[in-house]
Amino acid sequence: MKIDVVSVFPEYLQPLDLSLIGRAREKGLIDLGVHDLRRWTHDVHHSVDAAPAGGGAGMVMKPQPWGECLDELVFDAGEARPRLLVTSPAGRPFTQAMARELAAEPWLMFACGRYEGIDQRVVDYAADRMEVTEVSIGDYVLFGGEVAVLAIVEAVARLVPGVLGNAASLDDESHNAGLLEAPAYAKPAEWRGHAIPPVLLSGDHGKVDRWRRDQALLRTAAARPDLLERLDPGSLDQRDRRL
Ligand SMILES: NC(=O)c1ccno1
Repeated sequence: MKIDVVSVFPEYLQPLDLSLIGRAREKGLIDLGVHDLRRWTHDVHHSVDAAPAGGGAGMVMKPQPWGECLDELVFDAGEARPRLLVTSPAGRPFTQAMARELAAEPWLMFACGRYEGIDQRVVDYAADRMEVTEVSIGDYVLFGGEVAVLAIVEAVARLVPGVLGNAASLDDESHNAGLLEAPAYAKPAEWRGHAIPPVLLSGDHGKVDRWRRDQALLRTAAARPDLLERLDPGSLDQRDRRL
């Protein structure tokens, strides 16, 4: 998978050099390019913003640097086109299902907005030439899109085959099957007056699986009843329904 990120603060993306993503890049599973948008400015101040048309507070990212960035990274680079993700509080909510969707894409490009956002014409121009999705990691506003890109890239990259050492660990994760995952424990069996639930030490894998399923349903009902409402009733067995 090829991933490009365009930002006026490329150093924000340095955490992508670490840990599993760093190793995935070394293994060639992910080809990550981080680009400074100011590379496509031509004034002495390398300015990327301008006053909003129609007035109002703040500044807007002007279209010219983005246009020339897309020219160099995409249009002049060949026939292939990335799926462009513009991180914004006005975007489509990012979910695990969307992470799976994006993990199947051969090329993702992320545009990190700053200030009051990117001139809409950049999004419209790009959308005439490639798939563009405005995406949000939550109903709140950040200083810029970089933090959202870090979250999205991590959620997507871990789904790329070979990135996670043990792909089986994806199976019971929260949101993978529409439920939150069961609570996790590790020895010692007793810690500051709190014990590991005895079933987890029983060695009975059938009982352990059942206990975890029950806990996942109870945890989801308590923290995210909205997920239960969206669950496919066919995925619940008789015991699930009795909980
Ligand atoms: N909520 C978000 O994804 C976001 C991106 C930039 N600012 O907020």
